[in-house]
Amino acid sequence: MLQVDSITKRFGGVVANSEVSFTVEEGQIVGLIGPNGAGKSTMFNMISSVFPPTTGTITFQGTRIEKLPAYQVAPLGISRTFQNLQVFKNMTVIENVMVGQHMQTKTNLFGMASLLLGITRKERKVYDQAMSYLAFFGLQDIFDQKASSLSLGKLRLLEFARAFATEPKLLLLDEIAAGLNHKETQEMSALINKVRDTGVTVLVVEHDMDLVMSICDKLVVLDQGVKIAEGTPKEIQENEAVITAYLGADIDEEEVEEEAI
Ligand SMILES: Nc1ncnc2c1ncn2[C@@H]1O[C@H](COP(=O)(O)OP(=O)(O)OP(=O)(O)O)[C@@H](O)[C@H]1O
Repeated sequence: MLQVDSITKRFGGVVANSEVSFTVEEGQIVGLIGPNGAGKSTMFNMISSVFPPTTGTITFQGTRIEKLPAYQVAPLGISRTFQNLQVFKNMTVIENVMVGQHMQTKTNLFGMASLLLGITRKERKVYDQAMSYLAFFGLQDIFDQKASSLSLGKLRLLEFARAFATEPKLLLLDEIAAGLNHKETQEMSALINKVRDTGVTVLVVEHDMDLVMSICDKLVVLDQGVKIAEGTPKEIQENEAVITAYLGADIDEEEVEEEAI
């Protein structure tokens, strides 16, 4: 479904990604992991056309996308969430999801505005569809609450629901579990699996190792812009380079903390 081929991205003298290649097969959940500054967000931004790579190609279902603007990439079926949440705080929960549907339904903005004003037209079905998305994410009971009143956990679910409402083929989740407690993270894992079961392919950037190890079919590990490993969660957990670069760092930190206690 997605082929990232020899991608390099330079910001002046900083090489954020260097000759990175990997693939995402249809129906997979793939995790992009690595320590801080490894180049994960930069890779996500190139796949979702926030900016182009310096060199290399990105192919989505046979179409080269690395030089396309975001407005041309999204309709191909790529949607994403943002770590620093992009929900509209002064809109209600359902309005946020309806904005996500806008591109997919081709309802024009005037029609959407009419709906938001309570005018019943054929756009009613957009509303009903939005409610079904909210139910999928367990947000139906708070459909009319302002996004500004939501907890971080609910905001992350709303961000997820809005991206899902565009009916993507490939969904990029950028640290969707950041700041969530253990129970919320487990619920998020279950939801990501549920989304995949609807036929959506998922690429996640995530720091929560329990989450990625439990849900991902494959992991791609970056360190200082370079791909150092690719494989199943089990293979990655046993990979020496990964243990040194990433998991080892976590273990060391835990040991230091324990010693301090
Ligand atoms: N717009 C930019 N201009 C200059 N340097 C940048 C820019 N964006 C990222 N970088 C640099 O590129 C490198 C990779 O950053 P990136 O944010 O992709 O890493 P990351 O793996 O997502 O890190 P984190 O886990 O902390 O979010 C870092 O050295 C970062 O400082």
